[in-house]
Amino acid sequence: MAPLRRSGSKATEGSSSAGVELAESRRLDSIKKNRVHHESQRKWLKISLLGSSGLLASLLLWSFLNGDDGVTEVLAHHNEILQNRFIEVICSEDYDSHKRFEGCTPRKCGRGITDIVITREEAEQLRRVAEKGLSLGGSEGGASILDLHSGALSFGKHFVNLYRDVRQKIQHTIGQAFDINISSMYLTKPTFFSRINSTEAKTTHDEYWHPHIDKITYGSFDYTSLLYLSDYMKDFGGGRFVFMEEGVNKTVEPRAGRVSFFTSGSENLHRVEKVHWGTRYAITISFTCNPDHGIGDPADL
Ligand SMILES: O=C(O)CCC(=O)C(=O)O
Ligand SMILES: [Fe+2]
Repeated sequence: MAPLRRSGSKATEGSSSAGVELAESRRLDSIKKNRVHHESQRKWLKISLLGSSGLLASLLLWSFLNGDDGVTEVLAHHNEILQNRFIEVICSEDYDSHKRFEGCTPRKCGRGITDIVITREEAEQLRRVAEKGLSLGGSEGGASILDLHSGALSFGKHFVNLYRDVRQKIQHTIGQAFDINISSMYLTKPTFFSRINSTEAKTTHDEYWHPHIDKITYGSFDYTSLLYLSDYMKDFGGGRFVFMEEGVNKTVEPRAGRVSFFTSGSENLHRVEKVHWGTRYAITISFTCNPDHGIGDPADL
C-alpha cells in the first residue's frame, strides 16, 4: 500500500506540476490572444483612419477638380436635358445709359437655358470647326479664341455660313423668352469660339475667370448667348458658368448643344470657374438692339 501511496503521492506531485504548467500555458495563451486582439484592433483603427482621411482627401480633390466652391445652386445640371428653363430677374439701370430701342432694349430681364434648340450633332460640327481653326494657332496660356463674326465662308461661287441656322434658332429663342420681335435685334461682334484648358495663364487675355458684365466688357451686347460644344465632367472639370448673386451663386454646367442666354447688363454679373482638367469649347453669339452695331452676312449683301 505504501508504494502505492508513494506512487500515489508521486502521481499527485506530477499532476499538480502539470496543473501549474497548464495554468501557466493558459495564461500565456490568453496574454497572446489579448495581444493579437489588440494588435488587430490597432490595425483596423489604422486602416479606418487611413481610409477616412483618404476619402476626405479624395472628396476635397474631387470638389477642387470640378470647381465646386460650396455656395452654389445648380441652375442646369450637366446630365439633365432641359426643355426651357427661364428665370426672370429685375433689369439693372445699365440700359438707361445707352440709346434705347423700344421693342428690343431689355424691359424684361433674365436668364434662360435650353437643351432642345441646338442638337448635339450641330454642336459637334461646330466643335470640329473650332478645333480645326484653333489648331492653326492658340494661346500659350489656358484660353484661346477664334473670332469669326458673321460665320460666312466662301464656297465655290457662293458663301456658306458656319452657324447661320444655329444663330437663327438662338435668336428666335431669345425673342420668345424676352417678348421681342427678332427683326429688331441684330447679331453683334464679337462672335467667337473659345477653347479653355488648365494651362497656367501667361497674359491677362488668358484670365477668363474674372467676374464681368457683358454690356460693359463688349459695349454693344444687349442679349448674350453661349452655346456649349463640350461636356462638363466628360471633356473637362471645373469651367462651370456662374451667375454671381449675393448669397447663393447659380451655376450652369455646360453640355454639348446647351444654350444659355441672358440679358447682358449687370443683372447678370457672371464668371467662368477655372478649368481644372480637359478642354472646354464654347461659342459666344450675341445680339444688339442698335442696328449700327449689327453685323451683316456677306451672303446677304
Ligand atoms: O464661356 C462661358 O461660359 C462664358 C463666356 C463669357 O462670359 C463671355 O464670353 O463673355
Ligand atoms: Fe461674359
